[in-house]
Amino acid sequence: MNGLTASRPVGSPMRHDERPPAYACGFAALRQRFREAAERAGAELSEYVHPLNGPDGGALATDVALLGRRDARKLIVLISGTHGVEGPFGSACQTAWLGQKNLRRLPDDTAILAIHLINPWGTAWSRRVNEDNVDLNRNFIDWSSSAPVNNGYAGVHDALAYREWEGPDRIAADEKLAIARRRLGHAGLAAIVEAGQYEFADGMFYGGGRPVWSNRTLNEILKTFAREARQVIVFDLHTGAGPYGYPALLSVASSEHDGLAWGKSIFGPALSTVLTGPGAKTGTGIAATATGYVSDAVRKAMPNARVLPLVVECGTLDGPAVMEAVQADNWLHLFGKLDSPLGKRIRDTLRSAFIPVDPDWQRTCLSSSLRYFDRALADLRTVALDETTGSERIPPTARAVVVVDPVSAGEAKTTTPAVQIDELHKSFGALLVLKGVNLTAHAGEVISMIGSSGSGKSTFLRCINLLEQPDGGNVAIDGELIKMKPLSNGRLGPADMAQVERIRARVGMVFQNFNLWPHMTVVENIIEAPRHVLKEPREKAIEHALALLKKVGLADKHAHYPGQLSGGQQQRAAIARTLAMRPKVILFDEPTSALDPELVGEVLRVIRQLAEEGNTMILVTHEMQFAREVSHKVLFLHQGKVEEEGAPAELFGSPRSERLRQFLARTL
Ligand SMILES: Nc1ncnc2c1ncn2[C@@H]1O[C@H](COP(=O)(O)OP(=O)(O)OP(=O)(O)O)[C@@H](O)[C@H]1O
Repeated sequence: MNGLTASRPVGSPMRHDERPPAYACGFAALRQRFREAAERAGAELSEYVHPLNGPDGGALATDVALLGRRDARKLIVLISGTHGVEGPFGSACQTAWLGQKNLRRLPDDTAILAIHLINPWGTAWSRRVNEDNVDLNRNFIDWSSSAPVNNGYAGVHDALAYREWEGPDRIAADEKLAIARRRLGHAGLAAIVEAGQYEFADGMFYGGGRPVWSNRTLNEILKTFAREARQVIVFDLHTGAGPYGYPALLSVASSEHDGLAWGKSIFGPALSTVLTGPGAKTGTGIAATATGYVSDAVRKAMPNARVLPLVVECGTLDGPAVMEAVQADNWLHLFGKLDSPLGKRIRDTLRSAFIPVDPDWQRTCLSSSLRYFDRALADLRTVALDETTGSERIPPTARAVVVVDPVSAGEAKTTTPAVQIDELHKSFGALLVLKGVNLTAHAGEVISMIGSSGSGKSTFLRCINLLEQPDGGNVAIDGELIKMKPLSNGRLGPADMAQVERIRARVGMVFQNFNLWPHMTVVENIIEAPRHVLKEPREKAIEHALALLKKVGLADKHAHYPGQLSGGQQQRAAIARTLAMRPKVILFDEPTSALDPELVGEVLRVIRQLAEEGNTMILVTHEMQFAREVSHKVLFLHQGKVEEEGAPAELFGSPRSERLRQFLARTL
């Protein structure tokens, strides 16, 4: 998006054994892929032709795909390329999502509107700005009043928009900027520059002097396709700010509105709200001081709807590096030669500052964004509408999908915890693995445990259901304390094996390596424990197993043997097996670490669904992004102790301990 505030430059090395990057490059290829996907999905396609051409002389346009009916009351809008050069990311998201089979069966009241490359000139010319050097995300101000004044920017304009690439003027400009940075800090400087300015047409973050083509076109598109919509979730897809490869979900607004609460109810702590204003601060990597965002525009364009405007922001380089790339590009287009070797280098640098040529980055950003879209769509399905007004009708009973909601989790704290662990100790011989770990999980809470390899996460999980015997401490499940007694070797052991068996039946565990019986079919694997432990009749157990297989997307695999399934399918079958025992709490021990990367998503989707249904879950995982999105609380374990714990936004956003900072720097 803007990328000027500090972020961590964690350069994930390119893995050459990976498949080539998923993102198309070049304006024509982006368009072609998008249009083909939209046609395959059966969408209504329209194009809004831009008056100028691309660098190869080709025509430019914004394409619009509408999946569903024009009069749909519920709408998801995806916007790509607000900052042109970031377009390949948003385009890849739109194209991939339109290709998903679940979108082919949208309810009549729901539609998807994909607005492809709203700043087509910027994408074609690989520029952040549009054809008028305007930052589109500063152009949606109220043009009937005078534009905001940014006095701070005037003081650094000549240092940012230098005239000479090298020589005394350039040295002076760099020196002036360095002084400003020393005085204000990078974040302070960024807050001034990113606020946008309406005075210097050759400057950075220029908001323009009137509504530009892309502004008018976006409004026209919304007028045409969103007129009847009353429940609207908008994703504006960006790159360039925040930690490398971390797709953050933000909602940007100048004041509180009902869409923000809706967003929190859908995404829980995964959503960061950015309230903008002259003195506003944010740790998210995007400007809180600016005005004129797309988020403002979409809310204004749909005054009769409840609108949740969201920004997906995928971090790339650190703030100063992105700023330098944008400055150089500004110079090139004002004073340089586009086709010179220097020009080519500047343009390549800018492109990779916003779209890293790193398959890991591209894949992570794409898959996380698709998960955000899926989640939004799942929530829209549950919104009951008042038929005449289209506003939300709150049903007397709770919604079918109970979304991860820290407030309700907080309310649950007055009841008996589903899991209560106090001062858990565990050694293997002389190796002290757990040194007094505490954890409380209330009903419906999702708690993730993160930490380096060997920090004791799996051991802790295994102690909860007594797959390992703790040496000291208390474990209580649903208020029932597991009775322990001293053993002859001086350690502790369970005092009552019948109690252990009873409690184990209530605590489900999903293992890294699935642990399915290879000689049994999937359905036999699932009914084994309910038949023998819960004494369920075979017919009833099979009926339940088939329903669970349907839930995890394996309805047609019930008669297969584990060896005939992919890793992802085996893990989903293992989850179904765990659910068959109707557990009070589910423990996941690195459920995706044995999977090939392309199979991880299908398993995470199932786990997310379980979280959204209100299951109590404790999750040991190396999927940081997932832990951040799905958890109410995250515990960072270091050398057998909880080093830091808290809400995911706090723990990942502003870690207090140096060890956690270092851990996150290595893993994110
Ligand atoms: N059964 C065992 N016998 C002896 N040592 C063990 C046993 N299980 C685990 N350990 C040791 O205990 C320490 C903690 O292991 P644990 O598997 O709990 O760590 P972890 O944080 O889950 O690591 P990872 O992320 O690599 O799975 C390690 O040093 C491990 O070698």
